[in-house]
Amino acid sequence: MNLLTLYKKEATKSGTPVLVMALVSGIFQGLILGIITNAASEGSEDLAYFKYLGLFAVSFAIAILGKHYALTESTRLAEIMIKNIRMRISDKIRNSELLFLENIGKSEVYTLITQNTNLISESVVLIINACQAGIVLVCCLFYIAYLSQLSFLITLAAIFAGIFTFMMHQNSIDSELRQTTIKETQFFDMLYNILDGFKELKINRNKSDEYFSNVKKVADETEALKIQTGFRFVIEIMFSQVFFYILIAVIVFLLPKFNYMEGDLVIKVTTAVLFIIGPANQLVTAIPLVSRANIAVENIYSLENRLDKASKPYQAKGVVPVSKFDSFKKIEFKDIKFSYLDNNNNPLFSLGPLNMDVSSGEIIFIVGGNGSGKSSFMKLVTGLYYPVSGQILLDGTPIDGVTYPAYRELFSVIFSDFHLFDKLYGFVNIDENRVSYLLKTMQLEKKTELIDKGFTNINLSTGQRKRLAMIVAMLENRSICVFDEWAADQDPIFREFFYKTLLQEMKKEGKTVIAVSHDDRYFHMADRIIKMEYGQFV
Ligand SMILES: Nc1ncnc2c1ncn2[C@@H]1O[C@H](COP(=O)(O)OP(=O)(O)OP(=O)(O)O)[C@@H](O)[C@H]1O
Repeated sequence: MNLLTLYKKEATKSGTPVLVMALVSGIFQGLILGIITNAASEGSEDLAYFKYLGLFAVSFAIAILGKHYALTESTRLAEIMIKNIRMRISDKIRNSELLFLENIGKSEVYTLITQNTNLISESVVLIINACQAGIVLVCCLFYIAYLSQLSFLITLAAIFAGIFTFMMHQNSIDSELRQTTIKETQFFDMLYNILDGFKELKINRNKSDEYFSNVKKVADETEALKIQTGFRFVIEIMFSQVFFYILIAVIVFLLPKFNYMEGDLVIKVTTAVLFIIGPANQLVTAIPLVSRANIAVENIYSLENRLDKASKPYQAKGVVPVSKFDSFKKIEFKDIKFSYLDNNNNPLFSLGPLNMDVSSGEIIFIVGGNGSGKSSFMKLVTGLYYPVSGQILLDGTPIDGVTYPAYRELFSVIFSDFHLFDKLYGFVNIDENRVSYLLKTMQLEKKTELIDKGFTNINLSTGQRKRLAMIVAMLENRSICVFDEWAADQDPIFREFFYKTLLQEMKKEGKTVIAVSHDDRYFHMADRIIKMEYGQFV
């Protein structure tokens, strides 16, 4: 996986014009060398003076315009490719699987996408610039060959020696860059935890200091790795400089000494060698960028590959239209089994075999101790996790890879780690009177209001946020409502309101409610209570 693969996969339009213009610009920049060396030796005569001035002006204009085109177009091409990758991966993330995302970690995904795509976008222009420099270098080599074959061979030998030393280092550089990326991702992950765990760290100095010393350790390791790879690149840059100065010394001091070259020719060849130092440096400094960009491409495609693999077994070929499961009479969970696995595929926690029927309009409470598997079961019920064996039947229709997306649309959910979006995304017609009524019922009318589908304020207390999430769930008006310990953060009045009023109203409207609850005071409000222990119904 490298930049070329990226170009082949992502480019929406051909990069040939960019390369052609870089080539033309490079050739004309090379021609400038011939023009100035000849002008310097013959240019005092009037005719020659104007001839070379004219040639110089034309070549310069073509070189500059060509370069401008190549750089602006490559910027455009690169940014289009980056946007496409970002959008595609974001799309794959939203279509991937919950279990995969829970295991991979949010910050890792986030860092991989932002850091690596930024790196590619920053590198592309510099790499195109270096390609143009490479063409200048080749043109200058031809010019040197035209002046003196011996100097050409010596220059070529010096360039090959440079390329050879670079190749010798390349494998270790690549592996060091990979390690650096892993360490850096770990470092960003730790920074993310500082933000996420700010309160816990702020209140406990010892915890904060020990965590920070761990951050420092990872930062030190990252620094050491980055310095190590940085040094390798510095050595390459230094080598290229040394090669060129030795080359000049050979041309200026050694060749005339043994009468291989003399006078005017020495000046012309030396000028040519001096002229290629700039482009050669641009080439050498682009090498680290190419290596880093190649690793970035590798990281992005590897993440994409993992996303594809994670969702492949469940991908629907022809998704059943959502409306197909608008309502139901009975859902059967038959011998459902599920396990969380460790890296060696050994089960960490297993659920099942679980058997349960849910009839339309029922209120079911799932109860049980911490870690008994209630939330995991709710994720299975809602189709966010897939059973490893067993079946879910909806009015006799087995739910499988094709029908899962439509099945999920039956549910409105509020999990304990729910996310509150600032807007009512996905709603077509919003009954504003109903929203006002619900905001009043949930005592939120003074805290927030709905304007243009968006809530004016979502900085609310935990209980208030859950009440706002409840409003969204009610507006969604789905057949089944799944609540995971919704009442846990509510005051006694709202808790009672939830069990005695809200759930009963939902039942009256024909909705089915499956709720995880620890409130044994209200267990009698359920039609059925299912208790879980160690991943089993008891
Ligand atoms: N993503 C995961 N990977 C591995 N194990 C997990 C994962 N999520 C949960 N578990 C494990 O599965 C078990 C059941 O967790 P679950 O959250 O379903 O319990 P729960 O009954 O909802 O608990 P609580 O009442 O505390 O919310 C726990 O032992 C937990 O450690």
